[in-house]
Amino acid sequence: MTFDIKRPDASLKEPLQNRIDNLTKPKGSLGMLEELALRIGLIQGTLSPELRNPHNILFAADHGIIADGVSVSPKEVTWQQLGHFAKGGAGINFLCNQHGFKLVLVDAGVDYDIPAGHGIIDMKVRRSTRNFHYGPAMTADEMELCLQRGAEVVGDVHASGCNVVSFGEMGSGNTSPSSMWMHLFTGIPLADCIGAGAGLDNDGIRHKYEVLKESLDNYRGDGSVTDIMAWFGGYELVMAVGGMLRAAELGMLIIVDGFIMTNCILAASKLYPEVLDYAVFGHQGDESGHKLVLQALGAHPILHLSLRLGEGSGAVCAYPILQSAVKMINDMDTFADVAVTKYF
Ligand SMILES: Cc1cc2ncn([C@H]3O[C@H](COP(=O)(O)O)[C@@H](O)[C@H]3O)c2cc1C
Ligand SMILES: O=C(O)c1cccnc1
Repeated sequence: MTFDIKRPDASLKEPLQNRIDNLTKPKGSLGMLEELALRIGLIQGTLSPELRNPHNILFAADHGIIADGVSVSPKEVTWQQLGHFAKGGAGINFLCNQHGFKLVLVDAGVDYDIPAGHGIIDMKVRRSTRNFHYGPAMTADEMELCLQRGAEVVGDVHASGCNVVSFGEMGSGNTSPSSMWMHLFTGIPLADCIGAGAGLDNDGIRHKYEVLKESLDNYRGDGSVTDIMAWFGGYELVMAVGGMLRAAELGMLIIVDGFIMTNCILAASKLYPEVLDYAVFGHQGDESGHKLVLQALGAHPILHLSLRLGEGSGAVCAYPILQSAVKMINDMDTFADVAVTKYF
């Protein structure tokens, strides 16, 4: 699947910056709100940006690598939590409710027959990926299907009037494929890409490193971006990549969540670097490696809240800051409006 992602129209940069500089404040004094307003204005191609109908799209799937003891989270937690999200009592639910996000739940490849009737979109590619310790996690066809399905969900959400989207995930073991992508796409040493995930202790992290190092040694692919994505990836991760690329193609604002989603936009940017023009980074979390991957992307996360949950939580938490950025540019007076002396 190919995506036609246009770079935002750079000719608007100067008028947007002028507008921001002419608001009644010392130049630059609203700091990151100014950077965000500029970014959102450029994405939307307007001096009066607006955020409409925000959605958090959460993809869930299982991972063959879980069999090798890389997570404290039992595999069944994936489907149990997906059901829990549908009922409304999980971490991402209260945040979506608080900030007016619609939560879209997608079964990308959970190893369980999710009963119909709970509002969970059935896009199951297969019941869990294969174990990448010994071979590719998914086929090239499965990866393509994931890109298409991720794009399809975003297309539907966009058609409902949404112009700002975040992505979340649920998948016991999914910090492992994320770490593999991070290492292979940034060149950062593998050990620095691996962390506690859902709560491994130091021995657990050492074991996770051994398993992932051996998996790397066993890698027999061609080293291309798509091959690395398929060999190590998860169905929910590749769907998120497809969703991000489609969101950029549609000119939507993407709010990036934690370690896992940061590695998804990293992978997306290896295919289409322009995707980064449409992204803001919600937070820097506590999963070891998150800070480094953000640095590798040149990203400036909005919040630092020591989160390490995923599900889209850090992206949704950052939403009020984005709202403030948009309010700033729309609602503040300029020096000329109120005859305050412009002193610079
Ligand atoms: C109850 C529970 C809820 C979660 N929500 C997100 N995760 C997070 O933890 C998992 C990744 O960590 P690892 O790679 O170590 O398994 C993913 O499911 C991620 O979404 C959770 C984990 C648990 C246990
Ligand atoms: O930051 C994340 O995305 C994350 C970290 C730990 C566990 N699950 C998700």
